[in-house]
Amino acid sequence: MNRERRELLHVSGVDKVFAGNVEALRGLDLTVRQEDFISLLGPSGCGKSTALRLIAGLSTPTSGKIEWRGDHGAGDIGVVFQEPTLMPWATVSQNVYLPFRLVGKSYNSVRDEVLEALKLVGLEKFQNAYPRELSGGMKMRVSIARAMVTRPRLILMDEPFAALDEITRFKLNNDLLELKAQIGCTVIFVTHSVFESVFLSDRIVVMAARPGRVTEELRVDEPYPRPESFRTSAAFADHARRASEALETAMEAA
Ligand SMILES: Nc1ncnc2c1ncn2[C@@H]1O[C@H](COP(=O)(O)OP(=O)(O)OP(=O)(O)O)[C@@H](O)[C@H]1O
Repeated sequence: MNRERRELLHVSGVDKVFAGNVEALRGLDLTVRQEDFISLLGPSGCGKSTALRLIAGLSTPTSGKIEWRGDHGAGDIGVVFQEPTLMPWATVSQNVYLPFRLVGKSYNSVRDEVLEALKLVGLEKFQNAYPRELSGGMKMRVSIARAMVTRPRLILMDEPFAALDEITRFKLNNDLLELKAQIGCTVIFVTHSVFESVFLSDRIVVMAARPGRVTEELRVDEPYPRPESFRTSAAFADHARRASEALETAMEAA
């Protein structure tokens, strides 16, 4: 089914070398298709965040290419980091409004979009609350609402749930899949967690460090929506075993 989806962007032969000859990435190739959910899974230092920053356009490759198919504009990408990075002095709705403010749109002209995004993450009742009044999971929901308020085609997520407790994390995993289905976006998701990558993704890109590189790509050919019972199924255990083995091999290769 993936093979029939249109290509969104293509990463070919991307190297990123930092000062001191740190090879953060060597020869990254990645084809991203519309509505893919791709996880980048690997040990610390294998270049996952570097890959996201390059795709986000926050950094440029030392060599190689990142090419978008079709028109590509500023609103195409939403980014979610591990920390919710909310403005503490601003209300929830003002935080979600930020991407529009940055391009000069007035709040009144985008109020409906802001409220719709808050509704999608289940926080419409908290639009006037301040970040300090919210739990960690709620702050992350605000961060997700802010990333998707402009309806970007691609959402990049860098370990967004790593700092949350397991129950909240599972809940947000479910909600993220539901949200993705509703808005029909593409997601590239960085994680250290085999279980999270299996539950969420249809493709898992396994990476190794020194130099940062892809060692294997696994498919999780399981239909969406994925019910909570998928977590305890034999199929899940089988995918998790394959991903763990690939991760172990990647760590040995480092
Ligand atoms: N701005 C920078 N300057 C120099 N070296 C950097 C810079 N950013 C990243 N690196 C190095 O590049 C390598 C890859 O880093 P990166 O943060 O992409 O890895 P990661 O897989 O995301 O790690 P983690 O899981 O710990 O976040 C590491 O060795 C890191 O120290």
